[in-house]
Amino acid sequence: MFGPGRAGVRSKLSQGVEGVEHPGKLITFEGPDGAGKTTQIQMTARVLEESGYSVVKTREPGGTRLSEAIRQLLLDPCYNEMSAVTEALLYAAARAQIVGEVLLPALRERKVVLCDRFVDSSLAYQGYGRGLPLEMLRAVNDFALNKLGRFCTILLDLPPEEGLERSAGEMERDRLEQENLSFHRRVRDGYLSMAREFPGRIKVVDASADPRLVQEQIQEYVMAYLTGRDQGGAFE
Ligand SMILES: Nc1ncnc2c1ncn2[C@@H]1O[C@H](COP(=O)(O)OP(=O)(O)OP(=O)(O)O)[C@@H](O)[C@H]1O
Ligand SMILES: Cc1cn([C@H]2C[C@H](O)[C@@H](COP(=O)(O)O)O2)c(=O)[nH]c1=O
Repeated sequence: MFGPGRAGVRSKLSQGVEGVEHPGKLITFEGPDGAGKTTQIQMTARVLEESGYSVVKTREPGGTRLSEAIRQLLLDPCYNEMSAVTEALLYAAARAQIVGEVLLPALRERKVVLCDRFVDSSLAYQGYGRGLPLEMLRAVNDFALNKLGRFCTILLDLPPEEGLERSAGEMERDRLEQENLSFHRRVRDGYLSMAREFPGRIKVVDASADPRLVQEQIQEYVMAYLTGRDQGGAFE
């Protein structure tokens, strides 16, 4: 069911996991901190519900009792001793739980699931940001995704300084937001690099525009995916 794989460059560990078909649709929203993911998910959900879709909104890390507890550990600035590998594994653990407890059941029930961040965040932040090997992250996350299958990703692109500025004053910066600007620039560049590599699944939207204009662009991609004009893609 999947498009051409990248067998030549993929880790042996991450090979051989095939996705399963499910009747629902998963749409993930990605981008730098403060890019407008939460705002756009709310707007998208409203439009889809008005059109008769049954929508589930959730977020990563989080979305289940256990994953929200892991989120606390990950984002609390008091854990500044956390190693990059521990961080990557905690994000993957939180993801395994939401996949099993929320995503797969909702997709089997034909729901449209809108997820604030997903596996691309791990590649962008722990891979491009922290410098962990992408192949190891792909292997661990293949395991966490448990044959989830195809999905579509909206990448809200914004210079990190603008995103951090938007969120300034909302709350104390969390452990990841407190990283320096060069970390956040690597994260953004990582996202854009993945979008070039997987244009079938990852759709880039300019997040610097007015929220209504951003939403118009998103709706085009979302409707193309929901009506089958666009197939999305599997995580690879
Ligand atoms: N297109 C936009 N232009 C200007 N401000 C915006 C835009 N979209 C959202 N905002 C504002 O920016 C702030 C961050 O938005 P939002 O919480 O939706 O981003 P986010 O990507 O979910 O952030 P985080 O990654 O920190 O969870 C909010 O104050 C929101 O009102
Ligand atoms: C899923 C995921 C997230 N992160 C980072 C990205 C953000 O800085 C925080 C989550 O906070 P938000 O307010 O919900 O955006 O966690 C990450 O580094 N790796 C991941 O896999």
